Amino acid sequence: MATEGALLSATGITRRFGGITAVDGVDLHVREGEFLSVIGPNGAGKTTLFNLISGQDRMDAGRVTLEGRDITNLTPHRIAENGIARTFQHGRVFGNLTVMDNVLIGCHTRLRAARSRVPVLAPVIEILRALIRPAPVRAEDAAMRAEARDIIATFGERLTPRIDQPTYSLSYANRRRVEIARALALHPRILILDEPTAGMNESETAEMQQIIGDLKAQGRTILLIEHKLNMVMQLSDRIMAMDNGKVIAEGTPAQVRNDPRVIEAYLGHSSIGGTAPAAHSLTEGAP
Ligand SMILES: Nc1ncnc2c1ncn2[C@@H]1O[C@H](COP(=O)(O)OP(=O)(O)OP(=O)(O)O)[C@@H](O)[C@H]1O
Repeated sequence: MATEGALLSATGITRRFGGITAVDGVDLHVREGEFLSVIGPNGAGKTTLFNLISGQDRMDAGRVTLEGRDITNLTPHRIAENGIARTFQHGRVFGNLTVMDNVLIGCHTRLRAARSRVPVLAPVIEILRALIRPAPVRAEDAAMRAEARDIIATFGERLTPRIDQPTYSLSYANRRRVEIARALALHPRILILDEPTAGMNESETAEMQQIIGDLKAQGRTILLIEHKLNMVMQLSDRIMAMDNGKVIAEGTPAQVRNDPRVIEAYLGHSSIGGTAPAAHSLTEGAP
């Protein structure tokens, strides 16, 4: 894909771990409103690539820009403030905080990012706001809580009845939902989802696919890693397939599904992920 007009551009991304080149000169470009999925067998380098883009890991070579701004190797926090929100393969929430407070963290991060555009005054304003809590601050807090409640309601009755419960008491699937809710509270320019249905059963997966489909329909820009290929084929505008740290194919779902290099990559690995379909089902589930 041409880099022109890309919202996110990553070029020449490389990460080595000792003798392994986990990500080897990968280019990735995402347009505003696009839904791009990254697939590949276990160990292909997908999560490492996302970790490099979102600042969880530092690249050995390469450059990442968001709307033309260089965000290469910034801290995860700074990258989130720049508008990239992500969820993690094994889910990460603040277990001792309630569902509401987890989501409010996303709202606060967004507001802090907006205020820090006045860098000298930002810390002073924060302290004054916390100490005095004038009426506008109280109104802002109320608005934020209302917004968090709306985001939580995206997940139907899964989270709303548990809004004041600590997230450690929730099921695994619900903790994954909270993670997505927190990411949405950032109002991200790009939402990165790393195996959002891992560990979910069939009906939970279908429900999550529906929610992700709704997010796509809202025009959001989404980057997805997912082993459930039927879901990938149905949701994606474009798919990038990786193997051994390299991009081996890229195109529409129909193009990637029939690409012999992709079929070969899946057939050549003894494992393609606990929940992934067999390689032959690459040809199933046409959008
Ligand atoms: N912190 C690390 N230290 C050493 N090697 C690592 C590290 N992280 C990843 N690797 C290696 O890099 C390669 C790519 O791993 P990565 O987790 O990115 O693959 P993946 O495509 O996301 O796989 P999966 O689908 O199983 O999550 C693998 O060989 C992995 O063992």
